[in-house]
Amino acid sequence: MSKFDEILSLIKQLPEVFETEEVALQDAFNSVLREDVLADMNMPPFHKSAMDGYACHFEDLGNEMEVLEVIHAGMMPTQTVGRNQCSKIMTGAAVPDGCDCVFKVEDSEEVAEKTVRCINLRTARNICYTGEDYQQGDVLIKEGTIISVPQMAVLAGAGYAKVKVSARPRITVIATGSELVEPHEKPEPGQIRNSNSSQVITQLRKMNLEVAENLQLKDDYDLLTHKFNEALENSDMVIFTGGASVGDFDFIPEILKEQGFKIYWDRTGFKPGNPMTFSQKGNKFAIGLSGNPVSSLVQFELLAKPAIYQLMGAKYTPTRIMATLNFDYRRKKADRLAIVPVYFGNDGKIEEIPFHGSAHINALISATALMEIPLGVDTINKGETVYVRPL
Ligand SMILES: Nc1nc2c(c(=O)[nH]1)N[C@H]1C(S)=C(S)[C@@H](COP(=O)(O)OP(=O)(O)OC[C@H]3O[C@@H](n4cnc5c(N)ncnc54)[C@H](O)[C@@H]3O)O[C@H]1N2
Ligand code: MOO
Repeated sequence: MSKFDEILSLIKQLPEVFETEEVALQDAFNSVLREDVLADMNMPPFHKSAMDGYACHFEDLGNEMEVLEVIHAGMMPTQTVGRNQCSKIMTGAAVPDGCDCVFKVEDSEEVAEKTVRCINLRTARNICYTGEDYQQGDVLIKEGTIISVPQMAVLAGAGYAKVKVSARPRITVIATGSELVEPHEKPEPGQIRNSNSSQVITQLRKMNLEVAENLQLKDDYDLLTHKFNEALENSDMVIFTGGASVGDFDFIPEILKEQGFKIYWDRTGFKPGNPMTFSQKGNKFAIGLSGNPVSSLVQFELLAKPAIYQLMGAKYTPTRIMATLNFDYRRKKADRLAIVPVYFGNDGKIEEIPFHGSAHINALISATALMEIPLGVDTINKGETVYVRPL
């Protein structure tokens, strides 16, 4: 099993530690659902007209029909439709008992006052039958689903004005590096602007998570230890960037161990983004991402995101699709799974983006997917297929 697959199975075993809460439906978007959503009635609840037209007996389509009443949406029919009779009906209204066809207004002709006939004998039936979408008692959405746009509609339709979801964990983001300056500052020689915090915070926001505190700290062992412990008092999780590797000032793995955190993994087995630490102490978690901007982005997408979702009780599976290369791919070393930014061309094939590694974040500006080059593979030819993850 590859290192990456090993880590993915570790993630699947993480406990669902974060709490649940009840929120109003309108605040549930992008949250993790923590209950099965059940249908309290059939959908549609009654035989419903799909068109504005006339409800009748299908056998009478060739005949002139007496119009009994006008049925609008929201009312029940008051007349029984007999042979050679019909009722005018609006889209969404209940079809009278016994009627098995609604022909459209456009397919009707008024032959006399309150008398019509159908002029299209090939009409469809135009009825949505009771319970054809779902039936009372059906599980409509499973616990663990991340609530997206269709789920919001189904929750509303099933009467869930309040929804049980995962409470959002409090997360502190700490960018480490004595070379870092804030985005509004002009770097002096040897310095670099901190881009990781903005990136990580935005990845968290995309998951509907908020950041309790956002710190930028120098590579000072005591300072980092002190601030880490302070952050743990108010947070469920601390995400570091930088200091993840083996340099003299890469303190994060050491601090985590020193503070009694259990390290689940400290290497990912993919490129870019090999050094990364995931650790736990009680109900607190700490993630050490690489300092290199593409590395930390890829590590977040491939591992931090599924791990956080797992802790929140989400059933999360990233979308991976097979796509055809429109270029020849080569690499010198095939000792790790490689993650390479690409974009989809108009023909649906993937196109190459000039990319030179873990610091080259602007290469991702035009990327619409991340291509996965498996461990051991150094050549993929134009026309062959690979897995990609749409961004
Ligand atoms: N002897 C070894 N050296 C390195 C190894 C190794 O295995 N042995 N791994 C390399 C790999 S791969 C990576 S990736 C990096 C990871 O290093 P760190 O996570 O310790 O990150 P730093 O050294 O702190 O920084 C790396 C790079 O990224 C810049 N950086 C840091 N933070 C930010 C930020 N917030 N915003 C923008 N850019 C940032 C930093 O200035 C460095 O240029 O280690 C290799 N070395
Ligand atoms: O793992 Mo590092 O991100 O190759 O550059």
